[in-house]
Amino acid sequence: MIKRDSRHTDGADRPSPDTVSANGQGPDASSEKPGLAILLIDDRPEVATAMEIAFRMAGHSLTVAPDPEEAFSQLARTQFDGIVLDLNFSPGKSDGKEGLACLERIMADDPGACVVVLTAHGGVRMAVTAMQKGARDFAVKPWNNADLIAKVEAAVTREPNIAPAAGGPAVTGRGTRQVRILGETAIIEQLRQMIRRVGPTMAGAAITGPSGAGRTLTALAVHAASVHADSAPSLIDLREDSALDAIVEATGSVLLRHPDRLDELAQDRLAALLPDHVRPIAILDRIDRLTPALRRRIATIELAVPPLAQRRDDIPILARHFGADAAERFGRPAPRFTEAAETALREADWPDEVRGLAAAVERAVLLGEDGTIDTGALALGVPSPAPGADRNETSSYDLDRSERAMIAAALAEHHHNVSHAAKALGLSRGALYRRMERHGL
Ligand SMILES: Nc1ncnc2c1ncn2[C@@H]1O[C@H](COP(=O)(O)OP(=O)(O)OP(=O)(O)O)[C@@H](O)[C@H]1O
Repeated sequence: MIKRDSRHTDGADRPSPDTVSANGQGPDASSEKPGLAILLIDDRPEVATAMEIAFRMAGHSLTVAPDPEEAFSQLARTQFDGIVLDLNFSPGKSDGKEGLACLERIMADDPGACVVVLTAHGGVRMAVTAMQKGARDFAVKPWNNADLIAKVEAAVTREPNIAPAAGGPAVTGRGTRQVRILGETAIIEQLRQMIRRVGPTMAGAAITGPSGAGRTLTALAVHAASVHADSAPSLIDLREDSALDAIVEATGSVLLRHPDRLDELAQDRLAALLPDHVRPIAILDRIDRLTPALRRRIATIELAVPPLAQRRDDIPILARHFGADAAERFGRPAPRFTEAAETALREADWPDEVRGLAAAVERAVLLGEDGTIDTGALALGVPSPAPGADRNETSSYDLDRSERAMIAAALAEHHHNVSHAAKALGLSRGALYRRMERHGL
């Protein structure tokens, strides 16, 4: 259904149910039922507290997200068995539109998601709409916690309410999709819509955009929306010598990295070797570097991941997500960003794109002391030295840049054949790969 953090699969790091049962005697030993991990999306703290206690008493765990942004961040980090969704978040709103929009996105990302909605008194029509959009059940306010818990427990084991998209993955009771592309800007919403449209087809999808912007995440989202979603995709880096052999063996979705770096001959060979039953999803820099034959086979549709500079409004959302994620991993409290820090993040240059943003936030979480991230903790504007690079800033010779130029020249001369380029440079293939990675080549 929803991404389950690998740490949760053995229950070790799953939201843990309370050890006290309803009768105060500890978990019911006679019951073999494992506790469910439930996400409550509701902005009212008093509701959250009451429900948290009730779910714990019933042997389940409840994680609370007060708004859709926090909910999607939670869903990107953790897999939940069920979701309880209030249909109104902003004070004074009662038309349910916010909740229905949130429900639509939850279901679009994960048709297997198990959602029970909370509707206002007399909101049966709203409940029907929610069920049509994929909710498995509803509870009308004021609800009784015991009834709500029973509904959630029953809903989790029931079949989903919606039919699978044509050609898309089978919608199972336990969800299949696990990839969430966060962001609220129109450009990211367009990308998500394209993925939903293209994902269930067998069309070759070419993912372009700057490195670190989320190309691999997008490729995985295309795969997750495909009929092959149940099996892991093959990942093939075409800079590897053995890559073409692996292609012949591939089944399902195959994620091809750097097809544009092959020479023309190798590209045409790749086009000829790709089995018909394989769904190619390519990650590349330049679609115009593909030969016509390869382009026809792997780039029926192009999905361009926009650089962060084109979606600056998403930067605070992503920063909060990476902050919460890092805090969870380091056992720190979820950080709060000062206004100045958010502005600085929004305005900074991000040469390493989302990956750079995640690294900056992670560093700030690690170094921060009181859970507050200010501009100082972010150390923005100070370019971090390339790992392993021995830079002398006062030198007029930029060794790093020269090394990059030499490697680029060797690669071009040897048509991106890494073995040949490494030999020409007097390096091992591994050493050349490390340097290529460092220089973003
Ligand atoms: N919109 C997004 N929402 C949540 N996480 C994101 C988003 N975009 C990128 N990320 C995260 O940022 C990191 C970098 O993204 P990703 O690995 O997809 O980059 P990439 O473009 O494939 O880079 P490269 O081509 O250099 O490997 C990953 O951890 C990814 O999960």
